[in-house]
Amino acid sequence: MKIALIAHDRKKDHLVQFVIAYRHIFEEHDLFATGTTGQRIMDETGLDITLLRSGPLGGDQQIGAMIANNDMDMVFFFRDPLTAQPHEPDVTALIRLCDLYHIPLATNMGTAEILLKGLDAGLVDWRLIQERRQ
Ligand SMILES: O=C(CO)COP(=O)(O)O
Repeated sequence: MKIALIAHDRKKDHLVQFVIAYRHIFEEHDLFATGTTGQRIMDETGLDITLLRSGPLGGDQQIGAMIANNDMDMVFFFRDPLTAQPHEPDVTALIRLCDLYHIPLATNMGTAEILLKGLDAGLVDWRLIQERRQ
């Protein structure tokens, strides 16, 4: 599965801790991330991650494009609900594309844990099933 990892600045520690805790699951998948988030996760976990542009410089849109191209399976986007983002339209667009294409999206740690454990338990196979039908 292709997984996107994104966190706003005040949520980056949370996402790093989350990936460390569930490294054994993440390492089985293809990981992509916006630039600053991905670099931090790579530095602190040693995981191999494809780095896209930083969020404010187009990284959110790059992940959105992957979703639109049916090239992304799951998104972990730890948003900061208390800080205005200069690229808020990009943030909104990414979330909208997840909804449009039925891409599982976690915007906080609580949902993220359920989503990742669900993935590990084989509960998120609908995209694989869909692929087989095409
Ligand atoms: O801004 C972001 C998501 O909207 C994240 O971008 P960075 O990972 O480059 O900080």
